[in-house]
Amino acid sequence: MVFCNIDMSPPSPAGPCAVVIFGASGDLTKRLLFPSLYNLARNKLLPEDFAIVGVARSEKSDDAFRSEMNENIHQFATAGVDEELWHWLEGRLYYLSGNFDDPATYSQLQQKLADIEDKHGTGGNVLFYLATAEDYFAKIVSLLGEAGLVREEAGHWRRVIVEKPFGHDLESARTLNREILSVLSESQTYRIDHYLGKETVQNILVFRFANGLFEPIWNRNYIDHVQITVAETVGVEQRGGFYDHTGALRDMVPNHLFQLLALTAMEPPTAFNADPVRTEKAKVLEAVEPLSEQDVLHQVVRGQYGEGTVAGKPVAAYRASPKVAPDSNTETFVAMKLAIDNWRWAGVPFYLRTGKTLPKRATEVAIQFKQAPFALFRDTPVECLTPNFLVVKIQPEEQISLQFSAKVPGPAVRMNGVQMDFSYKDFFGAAPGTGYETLIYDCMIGDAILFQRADNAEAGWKVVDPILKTWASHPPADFPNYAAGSWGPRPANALIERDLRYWHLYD
Ligand SMILES: NC(=O)C1=CN([C@@H]2O[C@H](COP(=O)(O)OP(=O)(O)OC[C@H]3O[C@@H](n4cnc5c(N)ncnc54)[C@H](OP(=O)(O)O)[C@@H]3O)[C@@H](O)[C@H]2O)C=CC1
Ligand SMILES: O=C1O[C@H](COP(=O)(O)O)[C@@H](O)[C@H](O)[C@H]1O
Repeated sequence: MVFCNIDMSPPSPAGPCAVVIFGASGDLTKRLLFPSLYNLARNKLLPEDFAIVGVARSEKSDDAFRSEMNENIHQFATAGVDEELWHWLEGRLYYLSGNFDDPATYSQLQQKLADIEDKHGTGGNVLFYLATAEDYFAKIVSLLGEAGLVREEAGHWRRVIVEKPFGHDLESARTLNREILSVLSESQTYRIDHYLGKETVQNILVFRFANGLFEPIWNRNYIDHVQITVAETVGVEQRGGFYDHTGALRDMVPNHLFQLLALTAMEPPTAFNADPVRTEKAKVLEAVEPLSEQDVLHQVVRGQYGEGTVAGKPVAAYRASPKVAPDSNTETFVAMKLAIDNWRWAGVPFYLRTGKTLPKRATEVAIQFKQAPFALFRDTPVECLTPNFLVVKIQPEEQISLQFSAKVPGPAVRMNGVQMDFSYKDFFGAAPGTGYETLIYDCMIGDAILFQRADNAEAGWKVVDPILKTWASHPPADFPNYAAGSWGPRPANALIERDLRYWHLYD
């Protein structure tokens, strides 16, 4: 038997660069970006010639920013803090106070970056991270352009990571792409979706295309249907101001759920590179059958949680959350049935659902295979065959499970459902992280494979747009329609059960 050598040498540190974070005092920066940058330093993936500039409105000195980030890292680091390492990173932190709308901010930034380049040898390479509300994305890019800060000259690069949400419908996503691409080239633009930073999500590609076992049966001949669930136990918490004009559909579906769908359903790319992968992802989203108004009313279910109990703790209704309208019609749950109209998937339904305050935190892709014929067991005590499921568990468990039937030991022919599990933790050990590490590192080394291209972002909105339009003209009559701690509104079960199928996760 021949095994190929596996290169276990660690990746090299990124080349010299500075990272500028717009929104440096925000929640994302504190909880996720700084811990990620720290983890990159811990894993020796940051260059020695490195610096970070935080930009936000509040006035503070470099020293005040350093001590604020010092407190944050001790609160949010994913695996303890090595003080010496933190000291190394802290000495590379700078702060600029300024308004995102003000051109003066960008001339000051230019000066600051020049000083930093002299001091830290960052080589003129700059990653701008837009950790701000979406309303600022186009404005910041435009002012960066006017200040000449994103001009790439021989020998140095300038790249921009754009956070989510990328628009709030198809039209606004197209406008945002137009505005951004009037300043930046596509290769400078890194539209982030943090689901692509999750190892288990990336592994879908490897699992499908590096194993001769699964790909031959990964189609309508063998697969009965696919379920994609992103269940959260948390409610809207303190994010009512953002969430109440966003809702579960916009917040989760065109981005995170469609990443899972695209990786599960795409054709093999011609190479493991950014463009071939993103081309196949765009193609499969383009192949999702457009929903008519009738389809939306019949195939898409929305819900909003009322009061209830999650994990034994009482939860107030969504409408009672801070900064949420007391008569809000915003959905906190959505389920839908989609079809992909191509050669591989014709006739295979894709059921998707996501919601807040559900009984269990679980993100998974469950693939149900077609039943074996029953004929052989007709004269045995076996009453029916249970379907085979292949379940890719993304979080909190990071596993792949294959569920199949096995004979129960004994003289009679009886069978039971059993499963084979591969667990990331058991096999590779746990690597605590935020999921942003890979994404930031990839941007530093210029690898866009895990980022959305303009057409990927628009393709997601194209599927969702008819739902937004239909819902706008058909306000929900029954909100709140599920209790916090339940699996969503009843019609979400009817959506799949009328096809004589059942949600895989339902207990
Ligand atoms: N928080 C999270 O968990 C996640 C967030 N995101 C996305 O990340 C982005 C940022 O979110 P989040 O960190 O929660 O937002 P916050 O509201 O917590 O932070 C906003 C930041 O922007 C600064 N800011 C706002 N307006 C201006 C202005 N006019 N001029 C200068 N600075 C300004 C604020 O500075 P100051 O405090 O000084 O006013 C603050 O640093 C959003 O696009 C969000 O959708 C994505 C995934 C998860
Ligand atoms: O982008 C978002 O994602 C989170 C869920 O992310 P996860 O990594 O915890 O699965 C969601 O809670 C939030 O509403 C949304 O904006």
